[in-house]
Amino acid sequence: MLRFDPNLRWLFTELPMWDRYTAAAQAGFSGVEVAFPYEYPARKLAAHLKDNGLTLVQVLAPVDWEGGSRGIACLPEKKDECRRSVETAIEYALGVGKPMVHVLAGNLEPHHRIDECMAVFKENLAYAADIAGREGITIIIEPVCNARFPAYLYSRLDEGTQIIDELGKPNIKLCFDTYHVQMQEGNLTERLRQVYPYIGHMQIGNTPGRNEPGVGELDLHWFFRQLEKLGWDRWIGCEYAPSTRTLASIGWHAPFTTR
Ligand SMILES: O=C(O)[C@H](O)C(=O)CO
Ligand SMILES: [Mg+2]
Repeated sequence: MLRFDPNLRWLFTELPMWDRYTAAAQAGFSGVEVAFPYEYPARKLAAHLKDNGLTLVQVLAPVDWEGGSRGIACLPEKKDECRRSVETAIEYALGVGKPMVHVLAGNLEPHHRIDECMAVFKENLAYAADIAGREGITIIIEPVCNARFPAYLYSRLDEGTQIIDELGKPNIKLCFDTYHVQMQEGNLTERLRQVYPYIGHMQIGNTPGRNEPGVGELDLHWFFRQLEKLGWDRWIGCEYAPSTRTLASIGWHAPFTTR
């Protein structure tokens, strides 16, 4: 059986953020992931999670997403800010059950040099992994497709695995997002098998519209059966735009779900 958790930036968006947690629990999920939960004090959110029987699976280290930022960890001019962001995320994570912390690399601007930015990203990840590791927290990195993130530092799984190999920190893991992998590289199941030991988190979305399983060109049900065969027993984040109302879009998960 597989465990799915809705990403509350994508699902249940019909509701105010606070109510999305309860709606997810009422829909049968026992975990959620949230990009930026920092609007609520950790203690308040921890109580809300407990009241709803929810595990918080993953958060992003804070960045000014609404202002257009897609991360700062690779930006040489933002090293201090990045460290503060990582420290904030880890301190918050400690208060809400130690979710994984995704550290976004960021978008390159014309004046940036890719080799310098990659070096800064690795330096910041090593810093994040060391302080997270002392607390038993996993740091997540995620290659994202050029179609959605044209200026992002990296887009391919191999770039992610190379970073992980070079840093040699056991608590840095890859997020395998079916939407991004298929859009960027194709050959989804083979790529899954190739990088499987590096994966710490899984996210799903169908291509090309980034909708739910059953809407789009990927047979995600078949993909889920491959995950079961591989023995995947961690969370799978639902990070897709429902093609209809959220509750009408989630029927697909029932045959695979365990609480
Ligand atoms: O957009 C995605 O796929 C990521 O998971 C994310 O959280 C922001 O890059
Ligand atoms: Mg993703």
